[in-house]
Amino acid sequence: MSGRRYLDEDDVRIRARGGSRPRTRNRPKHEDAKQGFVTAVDRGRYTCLVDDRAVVAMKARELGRGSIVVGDRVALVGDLSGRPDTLARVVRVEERRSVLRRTADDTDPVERVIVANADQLVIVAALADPEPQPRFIDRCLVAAYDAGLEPLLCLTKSDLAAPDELLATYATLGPPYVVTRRDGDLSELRGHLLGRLSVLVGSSGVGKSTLVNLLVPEAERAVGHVNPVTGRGRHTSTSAVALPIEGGWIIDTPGLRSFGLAHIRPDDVVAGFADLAEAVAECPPDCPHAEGTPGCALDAWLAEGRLDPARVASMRRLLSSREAVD
Ligand SMILES: Nc1nc2c(ncn2[C@@H]2O[C@H](COP(=O)(O)OP(=O)(O)OP(=O)(O)O)[C@@H](O)[C@H]2O)c(=O)[nH]1
Ligand SMILES: [Zn+2]
Repeated sequence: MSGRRYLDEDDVRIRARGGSRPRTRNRPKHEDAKQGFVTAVDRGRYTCLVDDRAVVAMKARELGRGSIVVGDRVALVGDLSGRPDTLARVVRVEERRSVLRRTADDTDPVERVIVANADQLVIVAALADPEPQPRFIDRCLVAAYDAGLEPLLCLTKSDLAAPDELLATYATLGPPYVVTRRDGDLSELRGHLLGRLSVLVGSSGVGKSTLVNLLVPEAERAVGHVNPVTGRGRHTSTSAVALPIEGGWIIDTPGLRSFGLAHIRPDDVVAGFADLAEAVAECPPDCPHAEGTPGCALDAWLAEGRLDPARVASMRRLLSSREAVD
């Protein structure tokens, strides 16, 4: 969506210092490098799919501090056999089509890229046990809009409660959704995953691991138990991993409970609302677009009946989720 966000310190190319040789001379060094897709990251070791082999690699020194994350397309050299105890080297990270980032909380200025090249953010929320948290869903929607990912609401545990009330909350926002239960038919969800790179996010206990195990049984993600007191699940799985499905990938991010949204500006949220763009263009610079903000064109357009009040209300709700504390 906002192209400028696609570049940050992680993306800065390492440049040879000093030296009078033209830089292009240095480049063919890794002509023999092979393409790989990063499926897991664990303590400085990157599991990369090269052809059909899982190859474990480390980061080449020349890559410096730039990050490599699940979903990255990389170039590798060294031992690419995939045999046990071999270690290849990642010498290049290809340009990312999208980046999903997070800050630890809303006041943390440090952003971390968590997944690269994703197409879709699957927001998993239980209809009951634990109760759905619209504010959590709102925050995920904001993160998806900001990263340029398509959101998909996945409402689980439909054997425990009906989805109608929750869906009504999102009717005007209109994100695509699926309703699932562990003993139900998952073909609609599978259809949404077809050929795409999807990131799953959901708070603890919503049934994410159960879902992943049904979709990709060989993944054997650990399933926890909901604590009867807190309604929360035990933290049973830890590292992000990409699992192949339906010609695409799902990336399960067990450590990712929510998104800090400190890095997101109001206009990044507004970018998800094409129907409000024309009005917002008349706002003063850096308008926070909250109701009653002096000069905010949304209020003026609403008063003239030129905007859908429900859409403006939804957008403003998302904006305020940016300010709420986790
Ligand atoms: N009634 C009902 N319970 C479910 C359903 N899906 C999962 N559960 C239960 O919900 C609990 C939590 O499921 P998990 O799959 O571990 O949830 P999670 O989101 O992976 O939780 P974390 O591991 O904490 O991230 C388990 O006791 C599951 O058996 C469902 O469709 N209906
Ligand atoms: Zn405004």
